[in-house]
Formats: sequence, C-alpha cells, structure tokens
Amino acid sequence: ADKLRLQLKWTHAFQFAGYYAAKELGYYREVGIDVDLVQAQPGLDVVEEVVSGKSEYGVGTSSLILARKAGKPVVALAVIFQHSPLILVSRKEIDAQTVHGLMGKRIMLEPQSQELLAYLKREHLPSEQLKQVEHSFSLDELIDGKVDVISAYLTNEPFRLGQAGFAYNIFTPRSAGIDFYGDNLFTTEHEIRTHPERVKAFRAASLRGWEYAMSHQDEIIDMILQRYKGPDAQHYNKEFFHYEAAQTSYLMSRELIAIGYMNPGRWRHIADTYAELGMLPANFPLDEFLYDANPDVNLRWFYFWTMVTLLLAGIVGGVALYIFKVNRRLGNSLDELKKNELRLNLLSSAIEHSPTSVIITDADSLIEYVNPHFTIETGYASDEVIGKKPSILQSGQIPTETYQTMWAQLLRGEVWTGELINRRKNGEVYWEEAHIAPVRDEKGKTRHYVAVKVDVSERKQVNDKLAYLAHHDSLTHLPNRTLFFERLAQGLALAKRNKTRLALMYIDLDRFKPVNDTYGHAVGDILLQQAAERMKQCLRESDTVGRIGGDEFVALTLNVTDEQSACLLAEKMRAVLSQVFAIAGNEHFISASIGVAIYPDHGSSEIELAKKADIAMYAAKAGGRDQVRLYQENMRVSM
Ligand SMILES: Nc1nc2c(ncn2[C@@H]2O[C@H](COP(=O)(O)OP(=O)(O)OP(=O)(O)O)[C@@H](O)[C@H]2O)c(=O)[nH]1
Repeated sequence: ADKLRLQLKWTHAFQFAGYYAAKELGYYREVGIDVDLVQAQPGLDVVEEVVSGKSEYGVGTSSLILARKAGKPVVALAVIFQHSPLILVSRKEIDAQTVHGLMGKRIMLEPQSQELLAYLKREHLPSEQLKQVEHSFSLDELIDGKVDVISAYLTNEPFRLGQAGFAYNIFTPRSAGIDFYGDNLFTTEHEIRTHPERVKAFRAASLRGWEYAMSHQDEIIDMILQRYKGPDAQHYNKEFFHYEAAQTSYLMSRELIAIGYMNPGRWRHIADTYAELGMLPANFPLDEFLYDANPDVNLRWFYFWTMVTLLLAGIVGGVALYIFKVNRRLGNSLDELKKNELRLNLLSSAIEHSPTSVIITDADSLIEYVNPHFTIETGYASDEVIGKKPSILQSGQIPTETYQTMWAQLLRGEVWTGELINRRKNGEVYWEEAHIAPVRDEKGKTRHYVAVKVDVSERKQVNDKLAYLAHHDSLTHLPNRTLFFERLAQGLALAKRNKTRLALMYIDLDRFKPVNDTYGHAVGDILLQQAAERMKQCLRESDTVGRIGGDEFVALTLNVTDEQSACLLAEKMRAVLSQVFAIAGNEHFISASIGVAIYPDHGSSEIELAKKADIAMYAAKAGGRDQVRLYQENMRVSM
C-alpha cells in the first residue's frame, strides 16, 4: 500500500470526521492507500507541507487560490464545507458594534484565513490597522485577554466559549457578502501528474468516508474521542462534538449538495472577490486549480472516432443493405425462375399430352416442334418433319384459294381456322380442322406460327352420313322427297335455260298391300328394294328415281325429246315392275300405275308438274291399274 500523509489544518476534531471514517473503515486500504492523518500545530503552513511534498494531501481553505497566485501548484480536489466556518470572535467587553470597532486591536489569525482579511478589506478596515498575532490554536489567549480578537470556526469556538461562560462577539464575513468555500481537500499538480489514479482513489475514498461520517455521527464522535485526541483533548467531550457535528452538517449543506462537489462558478466568484479587493489579479485563471473528478473524454478524438465509427457503420450498413437487396433480388428472381419453370413445365406438359396435334414453326414456316399426338395422327416422327414445311402433309385435294386465304389472314396477324384434307405418311387422306396463329414478339413481328389441329375425318363421315340420310330413303337408298324435288328444281332450271323437255313420272305400285299382309312386312320391304332397283335400271345416269311414300315412287328424266319417248320410258318401267318378284322361295306379282307430266307442255313449276303427274297416275289407277297415262287436260275434270 502507498504510504501517504494527509495534512489536516487543525488539531483533531469533527472537522475532519470523513477522513477518520475513511481510514478506520478501511476505505483507503481498499484502494491500496495507507494514510497518516497528520494534525496541524501552531505555525505550520499546510500548503507548504503539501507543496514541499512532506504530505501528499492537505486540508485547505479558499486561500488556496492565493497560494496558487504565489506560485504554489496546489489543486483543489473536493470541497467539504460548502460555506466557510471562519469567523472573528472578540471579547464582549470590546465595544464593537461593527467590525470597525476592531481597529487597532490585537488579532490572532490562523493560517489560510485570508478570507477574513478580505472581509476586513471589504469593510474598509485595512489589516495593517490590526495587530496580527500568530494563532496559538488555544482559546485561552482570548479568554485570558492576551489577544482581543481571534479567528475561529463557527462550528467550534462559540460552543466552548459558551461553556466557559465567556461573553463574546462574532463577526462573520457573510455579513459583508463574503460566502466562500470552507475546508477542502487539496493536493499538488505533481501528485496529479505522477499518480492520477491514486488521486482519484484517494479523493473517492475520502468522500466515501465523509458520507459515512455524516450519517454515523455518534460512531465517529466516539472514534475521535478514543483515537484522535488532540493536544487540548481535555476540553472535548461528546456534547461538544455533537455541537460541532451539527454545525458542520449545516455548513456542508448535505441536504442540497453532494459531499465534495465544487462549483467552478463559486470558485470563480471567490477569485473575483479576492481580485476586487486587490488580493488577486483580475480573471485569475482557475483551470489548473480545479481538479476534474470526471474529466471529459477528449472530445476531439471522441468526435473523430464517432465520425469514423459512423462512417464505418454507414459503409458496413450500406454493404449489408446492398447484399441484402441483391440476395432478395436473387431470391425473387430465383422464385420467378422457379415459377416460370413450373409454368413452362405445365405448358409443355399440356402440349405434350394434348389430344390434338400441335405444330410450331419459325417465321419461315419451317417446323421447329411437333407434339406426340402429331406423330400419332400423321405417322411422321418429329425428327422426320423438323426443319421441313407443313406442306408435306398436303393431299392436293384442297383448292389453292383456301391456302391463299389462310396466308393472307396469317400475314395480317390473324388466326386462321378452317378444314384441310391432308395425307398421312401411309398415304391415307384425312380431314383435319386447323387453327393456325402467328406468334408475335413485343414489337409485333411474327416469330413463330403455332398450329393446333384436330382429325375430323370421323366427324366428317358422320356428317356425310347424316346428310345422306337426310336426303335418301333408308330402305331403298333412293333420293327421298326432299332430294328428289331439289333435283327436279335443278332439272327445271336447266331445262328452262337449255329449252329442253323434262318428264316427271308418278309411279304407284298396285296390289302391294296383299304382299305385306300375306307374307309380312319384311317381304314387302325386299319387294320395294327390288322394285327400286328395277326402276333405276330403266333410267340413264342423269335421270333420277326417288321414293316419296310407302309404295309411291317418282322419276325424273331430262332431255326428253317428246311425249312419246317419255311414255316409252314409263312403259319400260311398268313392264319391269309387272314381272315376277322371287322372294324367299315365293313368287310375287305386282304391277304399277304410272302418270306422266312433261315440262313445258303440262306446267313450268315443280308443284304444277307434280300435281299433273299425280293426276295422271290416279287416272292410270282408275283406268284399271298396270298402265301408263300421260297427263291430259280433261283428267282434271274427272278428279
Ligand atoms: N313392307 C312395307 N310395306 C309398306 C311400306 N310402306 C307402306 N307399306 C304398305 O304399302 C301399302 C300401300 O297401300 P296401298 O297402296 O293402299 O295398297 P295397294 O295394295 O298397293 O293398293 P292400290 O295401290 O290401290 O293397288 C300399305 O299396306 C302400307 O302398309 C314399307 O316401307 N314396307
């Protein structure tokens, strides 16, 4: 432990309570300091003791400022008495209403009591007017009348004088507006320079001691009575120390101010007051005099490093943000890619499994892709067609105009839909319904063509069959009434244009019902089929025979030269129908009644001609059946 000395400014008393507490409670020891608390004795200059290095620390007053002016490098560490206890005490019998009454008197002043001189000066009482005597630290000098006035502590002497029954007057600098700091802890610049940590630790331990002392006053009083006996210890007792403790507490302003606190402003005021009284130069610098217990960080470096840190943090933050953003962007684009990939997978899978043929070509119509169904439909594997044109499928059965229309539409950017007859690899021709669309880029330029095609051959066949059924009699396969009359209309138009003749015949089988009734409907059917076949045989390619009812047939023959040739043809049909029908081992005989009407002789419209042929046919029936009748004007009358 560092052995140190704290030079007190008086003999042991409650005035130094905090230091006793710090020592006795081990606060100094805790910080590696072994302190000797050295009491003062008359004639001792505390400042000199410390400045000379005999003691490292001392208890001083506001006079320290003046010591500094005198070139002594003292530094105030902590103020214990926020208000100075220094007063002047005079014997009562001196007639001194004011401090002026002290003029010419013998005054015993203690060291570091310049504040009292300042007080006198302020009161315009030059100190030279007083007879100054060095303080003997003894009250007896005053009591015994050896001096008239003494410097004293408000915390101390008044009580003892009172105890002694001594009448006295008190003169306090505060009455002249001088309210200086009192006892304080001080050291030297040298100590601060060489042992900065020790200064800090010593100061802190001392203040800790003071805190303890002021809240455990009885304990400290006992301590002083037992262990810190001054030369006039016989005068001190508990009662006295209680008085001193109470007064000390009051002057420390503990309830308002933290122990040890120094206000630079108050020190300034003290310095200025001394300056005002000519005891110190004006604006005496105090920077080095006041110890800074909590020195500010060197702000220049603080700001510099703050800037550097902020800059680095900014850069790191920026980089982190950038990386974060890039990551997020990458993450997003990965997500996007994944989504696109999924979408593409879905689309390509859909096309691959499509039940229709899909062909994609480039802008020059060269095949780039065909789906599996294309191969099923055409028989061509994809590598057989890639790089070729879809025209390899053409069957040659589609008019060139169809392709021209298709290309005109595609080149306009429109979708073309139509039916094509194509040829499979095996040569088979088939119908397909094609939807072809140009695929354009964002600038509108066609980059591809996509064709979706459905084989509609079967549908076509069904449609053809339906159309056939709609126009033909299912039993005999002869044109039905609808188709027959269409042909009749066409024939009439042709005949009108070519100015040719046309014959329309109504043929009704005779005695057909008994066949049905006797041999059954099925036999009747066969007979009807055979009869139809016989009639067809009688006619030319350009002629038409049709079935318009159960056993009612019609025949149309173009380019008949005259009535006779028409009747001859009718006669021929009548003859074939009267011949035997051999069906299922039985022979059947029927006949036919045939009426003939001729364009333009008997009418110029389908309806007119049909009516006339029908009339003629009924005339044949009425005439006894199995005969041909050409329409006659008088027949109408008989109807
Ligand atoms: N098997 C069969 N019979 C049919 C069909 N359509 C109509 N018939 C029958 O054909 C007969 C026609 O009747 P009619 O012309 O009065 O009989 P018809 O014996 O020929 O008498 P006429 O003409 O006066 O000589 C009826 O018995 C119908 O049922 C058919 O598709 N198949």
